Amino acid sequence: MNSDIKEVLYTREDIKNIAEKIGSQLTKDYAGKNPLVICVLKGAFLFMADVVREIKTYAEIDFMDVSSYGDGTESTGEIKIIKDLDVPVEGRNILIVEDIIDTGRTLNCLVALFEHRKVASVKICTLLDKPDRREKTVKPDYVGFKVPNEFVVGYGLDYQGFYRNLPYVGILKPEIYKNN
Ligand SMILES: O=P(O)(O)OC[C@H]1O[C@H](OP(=O)(O)OP(=O)(O)O)[C@H](O)[C@@H]1O
Ligand SMILES: Nc1nc2[nH]cnc2c(=O)[nH]1
Repeated sequence: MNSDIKEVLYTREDIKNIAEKIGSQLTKDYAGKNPLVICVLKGAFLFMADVVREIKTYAEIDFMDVSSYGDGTESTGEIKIIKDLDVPVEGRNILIVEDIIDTGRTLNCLVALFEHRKVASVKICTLLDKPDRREKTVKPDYVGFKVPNEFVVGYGLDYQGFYRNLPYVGILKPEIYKNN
């Protein structure tokens, strides 16, 4: 599996360090606000686990499974809610945790959904941001790393269901997805 990776961008140690840094900022920003921290499945599951353990104030967590329509490497603009939240969000301070923002379509839809549900605030925390690919306006509040315009996998991010269990983020060799 490792031989499918062209270059490792961020090691587990890099990600641990950035999660600590973001977590300590979140601890300050959300003190007394009882945030609902939402993990967007599946890709964000590892980063969410890292970040929430660094939040040293009261916080609740929940999970949403959304999927962008499209083939293995491109989304299309619509999102499908596969699993919605277990609790109502009206009046809550929402922190969305994502693995990556690419075109911005997924988060643009999610933020609009939470605004429609009358939340008190909605902020975005993402491990990776790929700003070169942005098509829809999304303003992430907490960003781990900016990544180049390459297809990355690992640490939750997949290609056709694989590579999520890699303990680092790396660039997938183009020949792996271009042959499919
Ligand atoms: O900014 P965008 O272009 O919308 O792309 C980002 C989205 O794509 C990935 O999710 P995906 O739909 O692949 O689901 P997954 O998390 O289950 O892998 C990723 O987890 C983001 O949610
Ligand atoms: N695995 C993976 N999923 C994505 N979804 C949007 N961009 C990416 C990416 O670079 N890698």
